[in-house]
Amino acid sequence: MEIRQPANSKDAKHYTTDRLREEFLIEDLFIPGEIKRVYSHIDRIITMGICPSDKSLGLGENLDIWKTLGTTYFLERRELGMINVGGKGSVTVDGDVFTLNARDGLYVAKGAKEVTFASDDPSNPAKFYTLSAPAHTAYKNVHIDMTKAKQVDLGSQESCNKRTIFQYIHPEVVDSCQLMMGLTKMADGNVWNTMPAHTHERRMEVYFYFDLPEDAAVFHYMGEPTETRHILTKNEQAVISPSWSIHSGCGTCAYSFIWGMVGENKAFDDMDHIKIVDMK
Ligand SMILES: O=C[C@H](O)[C@@H](O)CC(=O)C(=O)O
Ligand SMILES: [Zn+2]
Repeated sequence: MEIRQPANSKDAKHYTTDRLREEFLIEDLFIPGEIKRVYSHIDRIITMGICPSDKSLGLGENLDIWKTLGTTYFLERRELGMINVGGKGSVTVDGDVFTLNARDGLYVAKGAKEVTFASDDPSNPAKFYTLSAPAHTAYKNVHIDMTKAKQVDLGSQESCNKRTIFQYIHPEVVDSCQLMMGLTKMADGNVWNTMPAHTHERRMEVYFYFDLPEDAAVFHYMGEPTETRHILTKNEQAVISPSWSIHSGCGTCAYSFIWGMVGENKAFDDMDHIKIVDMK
């Protein structure tokens, strides 16, 4: 499993394009028949792309759990959240089968011993975009489709940032230890996400961009509010956002993204808002 160390904002000011990408960008998330995992020392979040082909894949597949997590199974001291961005698939948690259509989400509680992932049709495989964080309480496993998510409409056509936030793993929807997760969909012709931007010193966040044509891109903005940098992201790529960093993007067309947060609290609205004109 790939390990990423945290980055100090004072050091990150001096990073080149390559170094910014090496530290914060996650590419090649969905390789058919494989699980891609990136372990970040920022709040110990694990970002995964799980794309089963003709065989099902186990959560701990090809991973020395004892060596990497120091536990006997993956979710012994962790929780899991996912949203399927591919074709129809299923996730089996200790014998319980959850069917995940495109855009369906699933929360898997600490303590689940066997978690396996399958695609209904290997020619249109499921793509489970998955986050895991340390957890200390076992809540319930919950299937969350888009209709169960808490919906928040933000932005306007005039500001090119009209979008809908679907809060899947959120205190008003399901219980979780520290993970919050959801999906934001840009309205047609709208390109700016999370602008005006914010930080939240209490939580880190990971953004995963998808629903982008292959020849399009989202310029993801990061950095301290007065030291912004950009990372060019393509379809199905993610960016790790340390708590000192803004996380915002401008696409060359409309797109969707999945955000996930872990850290000190679970107050979604606990943001440090930044005026656009105060940024540099
Ligand atoms: O802290 C919250 C996260 O950054 C996202 O939920 C913001 C977002 O989806 C958006 O503005 O479009
Ligand atoms: Zn945020």
